[in-house]
Order: sequence, then C-alpha cells, then structure tokens
Amino acid sequence: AERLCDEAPPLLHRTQLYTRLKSSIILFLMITEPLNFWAGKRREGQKDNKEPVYEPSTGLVLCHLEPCGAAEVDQAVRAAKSAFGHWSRMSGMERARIMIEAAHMIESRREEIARLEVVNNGKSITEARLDVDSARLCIEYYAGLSSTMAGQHVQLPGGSFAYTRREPLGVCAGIGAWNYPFQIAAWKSAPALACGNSMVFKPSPVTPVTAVMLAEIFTQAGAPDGLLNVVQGGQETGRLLCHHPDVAKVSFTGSVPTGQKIMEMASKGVKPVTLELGGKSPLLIFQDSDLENAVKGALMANFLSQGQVCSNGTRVFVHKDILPEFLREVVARTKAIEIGDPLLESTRMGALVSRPHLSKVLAFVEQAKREGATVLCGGEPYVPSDPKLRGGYYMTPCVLGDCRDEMTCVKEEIFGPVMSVLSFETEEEVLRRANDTTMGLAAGVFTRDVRRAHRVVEQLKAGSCFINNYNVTPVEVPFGGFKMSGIGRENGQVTIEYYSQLKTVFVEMGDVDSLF
Ligand SMILES: NC(=O)c1ccc[n+]([C@@H]2O[C@H](COP(=O)([O-])OP(=O)(O)OC[C@H]3O[C@@H](n4cnc5c(N)ncnc54)[C@H](O)[C@@H]3O)[C@@H](O)[C@H]2O)c1
Ligand SMILES: C[N+](C)(C)CCCC=O
Repeated sequence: AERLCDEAPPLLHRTQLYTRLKSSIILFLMITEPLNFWAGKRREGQKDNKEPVYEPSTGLVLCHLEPCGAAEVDQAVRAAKSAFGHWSRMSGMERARIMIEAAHMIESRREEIARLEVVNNGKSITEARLDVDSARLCIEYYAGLSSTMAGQHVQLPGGSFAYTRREPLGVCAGIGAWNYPFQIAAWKSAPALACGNSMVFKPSPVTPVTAVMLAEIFTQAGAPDGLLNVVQGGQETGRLLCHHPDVAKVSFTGSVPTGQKIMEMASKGVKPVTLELGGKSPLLIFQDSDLENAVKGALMANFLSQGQVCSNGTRVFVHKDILPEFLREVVARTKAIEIGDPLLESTRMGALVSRPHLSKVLAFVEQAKREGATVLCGGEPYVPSDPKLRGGYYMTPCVLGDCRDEMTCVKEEIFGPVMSVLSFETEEEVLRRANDTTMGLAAGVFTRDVRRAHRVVEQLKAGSCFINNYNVTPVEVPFGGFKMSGIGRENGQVTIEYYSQLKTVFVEMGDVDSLF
C-alpha cells in the first residue's frame, strides 16, 4: 500500500499496485531493505528525512531513501579506513582473487541486478543486462591489473639506486549519476579496489537501489567489511563526503555545474579528483560513409538509455549531398523504435528517469521548435496502452531537422532522446563547428576514407573518439573528456594512475657526501 503513484489518483494506483506485485513480488520485497551499507551490513539512514523513490515505468513509489547525515557518513568512512589497513597490505594476487569471485557472483545474479536496474532507472532490460556485463568485465579487468602494480628501478652513481612504489591513496569517495547506476559504481570501485584503496560510494538519490548490491556482493566474495560502502543521499551527503578529512580522493560522475562544486570542495583538502562530466558531442557523417552503418551509428549515438548518456553524439553533422537520404532512413528507424514496458524483451526504449526530467526534455523540444527547428518525428509525451504504465515517464524519440549552430538544442546538453541534425559542406567547416563547444567528452566520424578518418579525429577536441561506430566503451579502453567534460579517465590501464600515488625511495650505497 506504500506504492503511491506520483500523479495518478489513489484508486487507479491500487489496481496498478496489485498487478505489479503479482508479477514482481521478489523485486518488491528486496526494495524494502535498507539501502545504505557500511562495515559489511545494510544500514538504515535518517528515517526522519526519508524521501520517496519512483519507478519510472509506472510512476509508482518504489522505495524510500533514507539519507545519510554527518554521523552516518563518518561511520562509513571509518569503516572504509579500517578496511583499507587490511586490504592495502594484501598482495595484488590476493585482492584479485576476491574481485574475481565478486565478478562470478555478478554473473550469476545478472538477471536480478538487471531487473532492479530497470525498475529503478526505466531503461530497457536488454540495455540493463549489458550494463551489468560492463560492470562485471570492469571488475575482471582490474582484478587482472591488480598484481601488475609495480614501480621502477633507477641506477645511480656509486652503486646507489632509487626505486618507485605505486601505492594506494586511502579511502576514495565515489559519487554517481542516475543514468548507469550499477555500472558507474563498478567503473569507480573496481580500479580503486584493485589499487588497494577502499571506497565510500554515494549513488544518485534518484537511483539508490543497485549500488548497495555491489557492496554486498564484494562482502560476500570475501572482501574485508568496510571495503566498499554505500551512503545514500543528495547534495548534503555528497558534500559531507567531499569534505571528510579521511577521504583522500573524489571520483565524480555527473553534470558540469556539480563537477565544478566537487572540484572546489576537493581543493580545500588538496584532494585529487576524477571528473566524468557532461557532453554535447558531435557526430560527423561524410558523403562517402557506408550509409547503413552511419544511420545505425547515429541511433546508437542518440537513443541508448532514452538518450540519457553523457557521451551521446547529439549534434549530428551530415554532408549536404547525403542529407535527404540520411534523414529519410534515420526518421523511419526512429519511428520504429518500440517504446513501452522496459521489462519486456521487445522494448527498445523505456521510460525517462523522472517526471521533472521528462518535462525538461520536452521543454527543450518546444524551445527548438520556437527557434526554427523542424520536428521530423517524435518529441511528444507517450502513454503506453498497458494500464499499469500510464503513470510512467515516456516520450517518443525525436529527430530535429533544420538545426543551426546557435540553437539551444545544438548548444546545450538535453540528456534525452533528441537528435539534432545539421548540414555541412566541407571538412574544414565541419571541424570548426564540431569543436565550437566548451565540452569535449566524445566525437564520432563516419567515412570510408581511412586517411580522412584519422586526419579528422586528430583535429577533434574530444577525449573519446569513434571511427565508424559510436558509444562503444570496452573496459580495456580509457574513457573521459577534454575541456569542461572532465578530468582523468575511467577504464583502461591508465586509470591505475588516478587511484594510486608514486613514492620515490632513494638508497645510498656509499657514505654521505656532506657539504657541512
Ligand atoms: N562523463 C561521464 O562519464 C558521465 C556519465 C554519466 C552521466 N554524466 C553526466 O551526468 C549528468 C546527469 O546526471 P545527474 O543529473 O545525476 O548529475 P548531477 O550533477 O545532478 O548529480 C550527480 C551526483 O552528484 C551529487 N551531487 C549533486 N550536488 C552535489 C554537491 N553539491 N556536492 C556533492 N555531490 C552532489 C548527486 O546527488 C548525484 O549523486 C549529465 O550532465 C551527464 O552528462 C557524465
Ligand atoms: C556505455 N556507454 C553507453 C557508452 C555509457 C558511458 C557512460 C556515460 O553515460
């Protein structure tokens, strides 16, 4: 009876609740458990400040978030500090064994985690499974790197020498966004733990459900209590974490304005930051592209996770010679995207994450129309025929034509299923326009000309570039942004450097040659 809809009248809600419970009783029971986790156990937060969390596909209340205040954050950090003492002294091989066990457990619980991600985030089950796989692969990858952390030996005159040690930082704070809740928790914790750190992770208050499962899995896999902790809450909890004197580093995924605040807070303690921020990435489609692949690439660049992807290539620049053909094809395929219950196998687009976010995205479409863009398809609220989904946050995926560089839809991150298509004539022109942004997370180019592809990529000011594909992020490959899209990288070997520090040791083999 607690599953109140955020808009529908109570009577309708009761029918929906009954239908929903019959089909997902296990999910419902799990979500009543506490969502904070420290020192190896689920914990309650501040009951007086609890807030409802909604299920995007139905608009019903899914659970309540009990935020952590100063006392709870301190307990979590203390637990992490205690685990760090033990974990950091273990060998890389020992840490790897536990991480691999955790990866196996994720594999065996793949469906359960993916379904909970769907219920909390609204994305399709097909995508949620891939997100869980990416989380698992990330843990496997860093388990493999854990034993490779090594320093350098430097020979010096007279037989003296120096060596470097790569050491962990201590307790790391992770703060996540709502678009990839489980995956973000794994992308941050896996390299941190592999390097010998412990972590306190704060998920977005919109999607608090799955990160705690990851923490629980690490404990069940044999990690010391307190190795990965989860504190729930919003800005205030995040602020407490950033300022905590025992937190050595902050790794953040979220918007540019929040990233700026995180950097400011971390600067007070001179703490290193990793910032994975927003984007307004360009996708360049040349006249010699394989059009079938270019269209598929544009859809992958815009409509994954209901368009709520940081790296999305939302400014699609198409050479004028192929623009009509491209638009015909891209619009036809966008119209064919199946929207609806994200738990159904056939669904390709689920619900946006919240009602306020849906309203914000729809307002961007309205503004685009006022500024002269043409809606070629979509951009409308969508009500699925299934009665239980009537209170959900759906919209039809949108393609905007006749876009110009100065329009709001081309300049600002919309973070929804809205593709802005622009026409170009020359390589030099499109490069100038593509780079004319304060952000630089990702960029893509479609062309059959291999020389053009590399020449263009060299000039694109973006951290993650794709040639003849888009939004492919294998965990072996670094991911992160240029300019205001961020600092540091996630994934790949280089991320070890962002979760460790170098100690130099000088060893004298002779006598001290004193000047005094
Ligand atoms: N580059 C990447 O890898 C990446 C990945 C996913 C999302 N994003 C970006 O995230 C944004 C959408 O996510 P969002 O709406 O959750 O972002 P957000 O910035 O509103 O919130 C992100 C996190 O920061 C916390 N937070 C907010 N204010 C804070 C403060 N003052 N101090 C400490 N913590 C604070 C939130 O509670 C949340 O956990 C988009 O801009 C998107 O591009 C980037
Ligand atoms: C796996 N994706 C789709 C590239 C997501 C990257 C994380 C950004 O939101």
